[in-house]
Formats: sequence, C-alpha cells, structure tokens
Amino acid sequence: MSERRRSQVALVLCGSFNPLTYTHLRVLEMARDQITSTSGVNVVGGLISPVHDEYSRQKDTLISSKHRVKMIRLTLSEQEDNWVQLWDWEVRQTGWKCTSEVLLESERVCRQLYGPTVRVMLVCGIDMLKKMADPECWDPVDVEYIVKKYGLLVHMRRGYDVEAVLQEFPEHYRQFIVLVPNTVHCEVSSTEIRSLTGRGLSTRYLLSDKVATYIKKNRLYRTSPRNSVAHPTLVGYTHIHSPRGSVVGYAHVSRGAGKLGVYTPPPRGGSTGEYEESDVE
Ligand SMILES: Nc1ncnc2c1ncn2[C@@H]1O[C@H](COP(=O)(O)OP(=O)(O)OP(=O)(O)O)[C@@H](O)[C@H]1O
Ligand SMILES: NC(=O)c1ccc[n+]([C@@H]2O[C@H](COP(=O)(O)O)[C@@H](O)[C@H]2O)c1
Repeated sequence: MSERRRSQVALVLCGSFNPLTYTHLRVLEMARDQITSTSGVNVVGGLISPVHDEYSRQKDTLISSKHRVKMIRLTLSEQEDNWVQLWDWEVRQTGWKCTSEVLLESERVCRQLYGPTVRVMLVCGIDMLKKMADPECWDPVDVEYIVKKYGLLVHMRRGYDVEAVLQEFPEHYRQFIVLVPNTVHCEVSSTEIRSLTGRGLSTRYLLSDKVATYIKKNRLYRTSPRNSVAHPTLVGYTHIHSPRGSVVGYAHVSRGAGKLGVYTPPPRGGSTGEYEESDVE
C-alpha cells in the first residue's frame, strides 16, 4: 500500500522529562516500530509533551519547565532525520491540564501539522498505565475516554507484572492497548539521572552530552530533598585543634548534594554545638 493510503498516526508522549533521557526517545522509537510492523500504519510524527510546573504539587522533585524544555530542545537538536518534536503547549497553560485535555489539543495540532485524517495515540510506560487504574489519581471516566478514543501503546518496565496491571481494567479495554516489547532493554529513568547527578557521578551516554553539560552548568539536581544536607550522610570526623595546635576534640563531617557540613560539638559544659556548611564540587 502507498504511504499516503496507509492510515496516519501521530504518537504523543506525556510526562515530566525531568530530565529527558535517551530512554524516552527509545520508548517512542520502539512504539513506532511495534505499531508499524503489527498494523501497517504510517507513523507521521511524535510529540513530546512536558507536564506543567504545577505538577510539582504531585512530584516535589520536578524542576522548572524552563530547564526541562531547554533540555528537550538540546537533545532533539542533535538528532538527524527527526520525526519527533517538542510540543510545549502544556507548560504554556496557566495550570496543570489532565491528559484527556492534552490529547484533545494534540489532536488539533497534529491535524494542522500532518493533515486532517491523522489519528493520535498515547505512548506510555506500564508504570503510568498502572497509575491510570488508581481512581485517586486518574478519573476512570477520563481513562475510558483516553483508552477508547486514542488507544495506548504501553511499554514494559522491569518490576511490573503486565497481566496483573491489565486485569485492573475492564476486559474490553484490551483491544485498544498495544503492548510494546523492549526490543533492547532500556531501563534508565529520570530518577536515576537525578540520583547519579546528586551523588556527583557520571550520566554520560544515558542522555545527551549537551544536556549533561547543561545540568552541570545550571547546577541542577544537586539538592533534591532526599540528598540535601537536611538528611546528610556522615562521611567521617575531623580533628578540632586548640590555638596551640593540639587536638582537643572531633567534629562530625557530613555530606549532602554538593555541600559539606561540619558539626562541632559544644565545649564541655556547653549546650549547643556549631554547624558550618560549604559548597563542594
Ligand atoms: N525505562 C522506561 N521504560 C518504559 N517507559 C518509560 C521508561 N522511562 C520512562 N518511561 C515512560 O515515559 C513517559 C514519560 O516519563 P516520565 O519522565 O514522566 O517518567 P520517568 O522517566 O519514569 O521519570 P521519573 O523517574 O522522574 O518518575 C512515561 O509514560 C513513562 O512511563
Ligand atoms: N488525570 C490525569 O489526567 C492524570 C493524572 C496523573 C498524571 N497524569 C499525567 O501523567 C503523566 C506522567 O505522570 P507521572 O509521572 O506522575 O506518572 C504526566 O503527563 C501527567 O500530567 C494525568
């Protein structure tokens, strides 16, 4: 069948992208491969839609969309023959929009970009599908609308029992859900990138070099609540010297993200010690 006669599909990937990693791009690539090979549709484009800053009420690690959008742009700028693009509609709204609204708007945009017959499909990981079964998080009416109107391309992730997740939904939803096998295992999550960065470890080859440099330059992900000095790790002790140079005690040395804290206990008889923090590379 000619390219033009095959039905046209655009893929939409919603999420935090905090930051975008190569895995997010692989998720889209594998979704495109799967749907092209199993149903012969023509995937004409893909949109990456970062969530609004207001979503930080749900995820306290979410950083400003100014940075998240910039990092998506940097990553996409280095790809050749790109069928995927950033769609920043969500972050430009006055507040968070539920995914059904996002998809409705994406449909309008995709029709302008790719033609009036294009169909939108939502791509997500199995973790997101599992959350969709939680009525505290997702309105079941919304979920039904999304599943039936758009259809889902769902990626496997380690640690999830796919069948158990699917059983949380009505049986007839199954026909609207395409499971995407991991042709090559890519398990990197943004959480891991933030954690590596917070510990001062390399993130190279897991995301774009330009993004790694951007993170470093803007000192992002260095003080997440979990690894800030509010919850420091004790890394050792240092001697306290008298003015004459003799050792008179020990101070506790603790390390948070990018900070070194030294706690000096109170002198004998005193009630409060001293805490001093300094930045470390
Ligand atoms: N390793 C992965 N395998 C399959 N799907 C993934 C993977 N990483 C992310 N996704 C999917 O990509 C979409 C956007 O991801 P998002 O940035 O919100 O989550 P994340 O990378 O898991 O981030 P975080 O670790 O901050 O929760 C979601 O649907 C998510 O399930
Ligand atoms: N009711 C809803 O439409 C709803 C609820 C929770 C998350 N989401 C979306 O899911 C995406 C991923 O969020 P999580 O990373 O919290 O799973 C985000 O784009 C977010 O906006 C939508």
